[in-house]
Amino acid sequence: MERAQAEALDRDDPLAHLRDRFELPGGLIYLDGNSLGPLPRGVAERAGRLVGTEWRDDLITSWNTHGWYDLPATVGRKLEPLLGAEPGTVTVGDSTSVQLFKLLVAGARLRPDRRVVVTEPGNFPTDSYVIDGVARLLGLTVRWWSAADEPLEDVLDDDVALVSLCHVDYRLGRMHDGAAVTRAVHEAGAVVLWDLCHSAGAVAVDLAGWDADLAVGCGYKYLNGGPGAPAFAYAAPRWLGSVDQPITGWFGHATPFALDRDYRPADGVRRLLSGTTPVIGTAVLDSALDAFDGVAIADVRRKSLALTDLFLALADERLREFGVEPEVPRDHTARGSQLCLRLPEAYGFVQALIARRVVGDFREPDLARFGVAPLYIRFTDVYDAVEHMTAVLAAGEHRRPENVARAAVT
Ligand SMILES: Cc1ncc(COP(=O)(O)O)c(C=O)c1O
Ligand SMILES: Nc1c(O)cccc1C(=O)C[C@H](N)C(=O)O
Repeated sequence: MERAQAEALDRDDPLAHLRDRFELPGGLIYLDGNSLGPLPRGVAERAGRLVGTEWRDDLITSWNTHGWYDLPATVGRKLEPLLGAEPGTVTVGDSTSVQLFKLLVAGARLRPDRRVVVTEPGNFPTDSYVIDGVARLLGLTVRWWSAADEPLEDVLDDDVALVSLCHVDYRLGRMHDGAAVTRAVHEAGAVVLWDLCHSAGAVAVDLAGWDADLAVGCGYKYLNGGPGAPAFAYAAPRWLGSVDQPITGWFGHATPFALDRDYRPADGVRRLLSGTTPVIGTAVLDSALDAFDGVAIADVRRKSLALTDLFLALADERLREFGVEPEVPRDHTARGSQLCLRLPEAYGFVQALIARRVVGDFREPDLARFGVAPLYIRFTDVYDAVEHMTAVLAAGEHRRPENVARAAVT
C-alpha cells in the first residue's frame, strides 16, 4: 500500500479539522490516547483562569460565582450525548476505582437476595481488585466468565445480582455487544455495570438504547481530561430515586449546606457524589470536553473503524513477516479503538518507537498497544507509524540494551 492512499483518506476525512482542537507536540505520532489523552486547546487557559483568578482573587465565593458547585452536573451534561445517556443521569468525581466501588455496592443492593457478582478474568486489574474487595465486604461470591469460552447465559442464574464488565478490553481491544449483554443480564433478573474507560469518546456507547443500569469510566483517556481527571458515573433514570451508594458524603446529600445530622440522599444523579468536587480537575475536564462540540459520536466511530482497518491492513502486509501478530478483532462489531501487536520483545519495541517519536504503550507480557483517537489521529499517522515499526524490526532496534531496561510506569 502506498502513502498516497492514506493521504487521500485524510483529504476526505470529515473530522480532519478536529485535530486543530488539540495542542499536539510537533513531529509526534501519539498513539497512547487510550492511556492519557493530549491537551485540548483552551484547557491551559481555563486552568490558568481557575487558579490565577477564580481561586486567587475570588476565593470561596467562586463556588457560587464561577459555577464550581455545579461543575459535576455541567460536565455530566456534556458527557451524556457521548454516552447515549438520558439527561440528568451522569455525574463526575473520584477515580474510576472509587466510582466502581460505589456502583458495585449500589448495584448489589438493587438485588439484595442474590449473592453472586459475575465478571471477567481479562478485566483491567483495578476492576478485579475492587470487585474482590466489594465481594469480601458484602459476603458475595465472584463468578468468572470467560467470553471467549462460553456464552454469558451459561454463568447466569437466579443467584446473580450484578454483572460488571469492561465494554472494551484494555489489552486486546475486544468490545462487547452492549445491548445483547444487557438484555441477557436482565433476562436473568440481574443488573449490569459497564466500565466504559476504553469506550467513552472513541466508540458508540448507547447506555439508554442498551437499557443499561449503571456505568463508570475514566476522564483522562479518550475524553482528554488530563492526568488523574475525575471519572464519570451513570445510573439509569429508573434507579435514580433509589440507588444507594455506600460513600454517603455530604456532597451527595439533598441539602449539603443545611449541615443536617442525618444523611438524606440528593434527588437525582447528585446522590452518586461523596466529597467535595475536585474543582481543578473537573474544570479542566469541562474545558477538555469542548473538543467534542458539534461532533457526532457515530462519525467518531466510523473514523475509528477506518483507522483500525488501515492499521490492520498495514500490519498484515508489513509486520507479520517479522513474526509480529496483530491482535484486533476483525469483526467491526467486536472492535474497540486500538490495535495491539504481539511479539516477545514488545517492551523494547515500544521503547524503540518512542525514541522515534511514535508513542504507544507496552502491556504485560508481550503486547505493544496503540490507541487510535479519531479526533486527532490522521490516516497518515497510522501509515507513518507502521513505517517506523517496520524500520525498528528490520534494524533490530527493539533488542538494543537501551530499549529493554524497564521504567516504573509503562
Ligand atoms: C478499564 C479500566 N478501568 C479502570 C481504570 C483505572 O482507573 P482509575 O485509575 O481512575 O481508578 C483503568 C485505567 O487506569 C482502566 O483501563
Ligand atoms: N492511569 C494510568 C496512570 O496513572 C499511569 C499509567 C497508565 C495509566 C492508565 O490509565 C493505564 C490504562 N488504564 C490501561 O488501559 O492500561
